[in-house]
Amino acid sequence: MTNVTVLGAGAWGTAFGQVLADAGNRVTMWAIEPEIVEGINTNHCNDVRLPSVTRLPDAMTATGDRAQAVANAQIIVVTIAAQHAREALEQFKELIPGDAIVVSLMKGIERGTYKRMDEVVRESLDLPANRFACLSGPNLSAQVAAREPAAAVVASENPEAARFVAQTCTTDYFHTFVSKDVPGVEMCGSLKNVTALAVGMVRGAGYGDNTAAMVQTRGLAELCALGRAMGADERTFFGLAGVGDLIATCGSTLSRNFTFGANLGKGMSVDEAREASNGVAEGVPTTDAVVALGKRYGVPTPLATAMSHVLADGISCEQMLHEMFGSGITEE
Ligand SMILES: NC(=O)C1=CN([C@@H]2O[C@H](COP(=O)(O)OP(=O)(O)OC[C@H]3O[C@@H](n4cnc5c(N)ncnc54)[C@H](OP(=O)(O)O)[C@@H]3O)[C@@H](O)[C@H]2O)C=CC1
Ligand SMILES: O=C(CO)COP(=O)(O)O
Repeated sequence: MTNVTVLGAGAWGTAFGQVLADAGNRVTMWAIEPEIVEGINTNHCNDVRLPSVTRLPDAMTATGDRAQAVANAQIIVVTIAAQHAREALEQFKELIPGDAIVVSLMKGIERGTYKRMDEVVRESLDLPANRFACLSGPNLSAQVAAREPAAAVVASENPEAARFVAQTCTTDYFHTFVSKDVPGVEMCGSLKNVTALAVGMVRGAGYGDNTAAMVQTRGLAELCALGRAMGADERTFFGLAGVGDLIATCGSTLSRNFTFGANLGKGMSVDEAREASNGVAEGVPTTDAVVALGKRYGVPTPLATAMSHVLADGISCEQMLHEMFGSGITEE
C-alpha cells in the first residue's frame, strides 16, 4: 500500500483520488476549503466539486493542514488550477519528503512566464527531474469517477518513477501507459484545451461536424508544430494524451473548455461564460501563452491567435474562422 497525497480536491483531484483508493492506496486529499475537507472526512463525498459521486472510498481522507497532508507521502499528486499552482506549491516546498515523487495532472501553461506545468512544479518545489512525472489523457472527471474504462499516459525522464506512478494508479477500469516525453505530454494537455475552446465556439454558433472537424484538425496541426519545436516526441501527439484527449475534450459537453467556447459561440461575453463555467477552463489563460510560445519558437499559431482575439476583443465566430485561415493559400 502506497501513501499518496493529492493536492487540490477539485473535480479531477477527487475523481483521481478515487482511482488511487480503488488501486489499493492510502489517499490523503489536501484542500483549502474547510467545507470540502469536512465533506470528505464526514460524509465521504465532495458535493462542491464532484457531486456525482455519492460515496467516496473509505481509504480517502482529507486535511487542510499542509504539513500533515504530505508528511508520509511517497507520491504527491498536484491537481490545482494551473494558474495557481506556483503560489500553492511554494507553500509546500519545505514540507515534502525528500524522496517523494511529484505527479502533475494539470493541463495548462502559466500566464506571463509561458512555462509548462512540469517547469512550474519543479521550480516551485526545487524538484529534480527524476522525481517528477505528469499524467494526461482523455479523462473527463465525471466518467472516470463513474468508473467507466479509461486510460492515461504517465511521463517522466525517470522510467522507474513513471512505472511506479503507473502501477500506483492502475485499476480494473483505469489503465496507464508510460512515456519519457514530458514536454510532449504537457503540450498535448495544454493545447487541446485551446482547441476545445475553438471547437466549442463553432458548435455553439450552430455549425456542424465538418466545421468542428476542420477546427479540431487545425488545432492538432498547431499542437504538432509547436510541440515539435519545443522538443516533444511526435508519437506523443497521436497517442492518448494528444489525439485521444482532443477527441474526448472537443466532443463532450462535460468539458469545461468545450462548454466555455460553446457559450461564447452562443453569444455570451467572456465574463458571462466564466460565470457559467462549472470549474476551471484552463484553455482561457493558456491561449495567450500558446501565442507567446509560438512567437518565441517561430511557429505560427493561427488558431490560438484567433482565439486570443475572441477572448480579448470579443470577435465573432465568423471572424475567428476568417482569422484562423487568413487569405492566402498554403500547404496543409
Ligand atoms: N476535470 C477533468 O476532467 C480534468 C482536469 N484536468 C486538469 O486538472 C486540473 C484541475 O482540474 P479540476 O480539478 O477539474 O478543476 P476544478 O475547477 O474542479 O478545481 C480546481 C482546483 O484548484 C484548486 N485551487 C484553485 N486555486 C487555488 C489556490 N490558489 N491554491 C490552492 N488550490 C487552488 C481548487 O481548490 P478549491 O476547491 O479549494 O478552490 C480546486 O481544488 C486542471 O489543470 C485541469 O485541466 C485534467 C484531466 C481531467
Ligand atoms: O482534460 C479533460 C479531459 O481529459 C477535461 O477537460 P476540461 O478541463 O475541458 O473539462
